[in-house]
Amino acid sequence: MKITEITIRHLQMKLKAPFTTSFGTFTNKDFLLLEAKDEDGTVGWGESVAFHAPWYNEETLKTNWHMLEDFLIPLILNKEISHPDEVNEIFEPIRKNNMAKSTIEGAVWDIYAQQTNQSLASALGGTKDKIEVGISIGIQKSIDDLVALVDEYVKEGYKRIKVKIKPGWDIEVMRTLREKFPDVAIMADANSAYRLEDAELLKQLDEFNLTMVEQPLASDDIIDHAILQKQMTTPICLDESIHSLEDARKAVELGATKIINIKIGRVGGLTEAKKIHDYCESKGIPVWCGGMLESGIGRAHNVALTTLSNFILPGDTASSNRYWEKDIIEPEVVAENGYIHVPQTAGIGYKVNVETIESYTVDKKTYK
Ligand SMILES: O=C(O)CCC(=O)C1=CC=C[C@@H](O)[C@@H]1C(=O)O
Ligand SMILES: [Mg+2]
Repeated sequence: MKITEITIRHLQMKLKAPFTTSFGTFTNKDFLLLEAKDEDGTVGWGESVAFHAPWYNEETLKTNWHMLEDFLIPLILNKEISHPDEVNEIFEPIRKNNMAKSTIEGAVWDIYAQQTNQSLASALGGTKDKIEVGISIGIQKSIDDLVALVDEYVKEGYKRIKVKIKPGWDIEVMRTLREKFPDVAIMADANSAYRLEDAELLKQLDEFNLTMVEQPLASDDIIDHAILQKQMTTPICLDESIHSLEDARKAVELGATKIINIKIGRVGGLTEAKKIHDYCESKGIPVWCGGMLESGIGRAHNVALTTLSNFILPGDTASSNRYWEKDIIEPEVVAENGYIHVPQTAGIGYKVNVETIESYTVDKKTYK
């Protein structure tokens, strides 16, 4: 494979409903899409999950565009590539900037799967033809509003309900949810809103038989999560703290986590995500695929990754229509009774609607 042309687009898509977490509220999603063209004309797509502001990690839409234009695209253009695993090696000289790297790597995987005439799921070694999915609900204006939303999603059949917590919106919220929904798989995501000094409060979560509490402490921490896990029965799941296989190994060996949320962009791409998956499987640590409010391109990559055997917990890949009036792929991603059927056609398995993409595009640039 030799990529001879890359186009970056800045898309602006309006979320159907604002999404609030402990660090902020999203009403629009501004993100980058990358279209890579091989010398034989095959086109692959990647999505940057960096937000417009550095709330989730240090990367943003603008830092991603800068890294792609000034460093990563020059390294990859007209380079002979025989397998997508080589992209990480090509990007070795560039420190961190995982979401920027993942944006190109995802497009390379898409081209590779098409050129080897297999689905992306199959190219990754996936074995499932359908995947279980859950849904992530942002912080609501009231507990009653949250209960109504949870009730709606449980009726739709989602296999797990993820709710955001933060100081002042935690114990009472989780107690109410558990009382209303005694048999539903419920988890909490704190997005680093707490400190080790809050251990006594966090331990109260143990009353509610949660499947996990995600990233309660600092986004760059492993050791304090290990100290906290010893004090809690609820499994800690790490998200923001895990950027690589090495981070995963350290966290598991220190007992900082019993579950890992794998996000393709956060770890630098599908190759590293697969390595983390394989390592966790060897250690009996279940993983699931987290979401970043992706459009259909990112959702398609998440669906493919989730077909790997150790993705045994429902992830965040809910239906497109939960987020978007009109997604940029056809068919859209649809969860039916909490399952998504995995497309078997070559590549990401969904038709990319370039006309719809152009309708959301506010800026674009092509590199040859
Ligand atoms: O895409 C989805 O539906 C998951 C959204 C979600 O829960 C998150 C997206 C981005 C950052 C956080 O707010 C949170 C997470 O940490 O998983
Ligand atoms: Mg999270």
